Amino acid sequence: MPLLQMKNVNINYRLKNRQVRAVRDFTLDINEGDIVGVIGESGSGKSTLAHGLMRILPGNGYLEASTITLNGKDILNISDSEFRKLRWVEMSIVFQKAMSALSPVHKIFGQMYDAILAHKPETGKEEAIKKLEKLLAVVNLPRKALDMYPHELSGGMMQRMMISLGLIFNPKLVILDEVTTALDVITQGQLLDEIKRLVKEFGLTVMMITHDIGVVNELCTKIAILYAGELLEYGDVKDVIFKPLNPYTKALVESHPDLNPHGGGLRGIPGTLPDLSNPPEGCIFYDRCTCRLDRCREEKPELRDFNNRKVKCFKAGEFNG
Ligand SMILES: Nc1ncnc2c1ncn2[C@@H]1O[C@H](COP(=O)(O)OP(=O)(O)OP(=O)(O)O)[C@@H](O)[C@H]1O
Repeated sequence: MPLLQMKNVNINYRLKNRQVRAVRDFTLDINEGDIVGVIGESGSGKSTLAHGLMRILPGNGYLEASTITLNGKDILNISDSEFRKLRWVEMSIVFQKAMSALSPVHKIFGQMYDAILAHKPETGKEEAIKKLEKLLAVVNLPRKALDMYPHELSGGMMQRMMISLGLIFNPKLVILDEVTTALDVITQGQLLDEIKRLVKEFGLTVMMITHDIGVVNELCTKIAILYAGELLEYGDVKDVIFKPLNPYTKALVESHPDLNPHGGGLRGIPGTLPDLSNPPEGCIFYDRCTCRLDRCREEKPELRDFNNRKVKCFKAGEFNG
């Protein structure tokens, strides 16, 4: 049984006279122990998906789906108060911007303890300190960091602190939303190593939201390619990156200077994302695809099983991936 099962997830934002259909018909199983990189360019719906799963969408956002289960438990049809009980305890999320949420005039531990109490009011101070100390050791932070003020920690240290906080109740699933984005490459590399250690030591399953395919290649076991709100390809990370079946995946890999098999510098993908308030009838990547067929304009390819992975493209396996 998958740890997280998502079937036909749709997430929309209501605007004055239109709706943004930010995630459409997203279906994916995440198995225990997987580190899944969810990747796509800006506006592809990565954060919307993560926030929808955690029920923290802004007021104009709403999610519909046929199934969402966590460890076999229906988490789609439960009440908000039931959901709050499992947030942080069974699944948690760590944001890139969480660090700026801390008050500059209070020491870190007090603020973390308040956050812990908001989720589990019965947590004793000693228990919180003990758990945090253990987590801090894994992410290479000294115990004294808890007694510091936020400005005394570097960006990388702060991000590690936030990851520790997200793991305090031993959730099975943790969503990391762009946690490495604001960091320099050295700090990013260290943080990725520490995440790998946490995964092993705590038996975590991770969903890593990022726009950096290099980070996914470094850290993840699986990769989900999101484009304009649709899942275009999913599978083992090396298979997908080094033998892409979908033309968008191929273009995305080639846009990364270190992964591009043809070498050379950065390559962009000409064109822009389609208007998500009026998505096209056929293939979502039609406008920008260099391998498109006439039928792709009006016919939408299904997500299908292909060589141990999932792909949405009529020409999967036919073009030179
Ligand atoms: N509150 C909102 N109201 C209306 N539209 C929104 C809202 N939040 C996001 N969107 C739209 O939803 C789509 C998906 O956005 P989202 O932020 O999920 O993408 P993303 O892949 O996470 O991008 P980024 O990498 O820039 O964070 C975009 O078209 C965006 O403009």
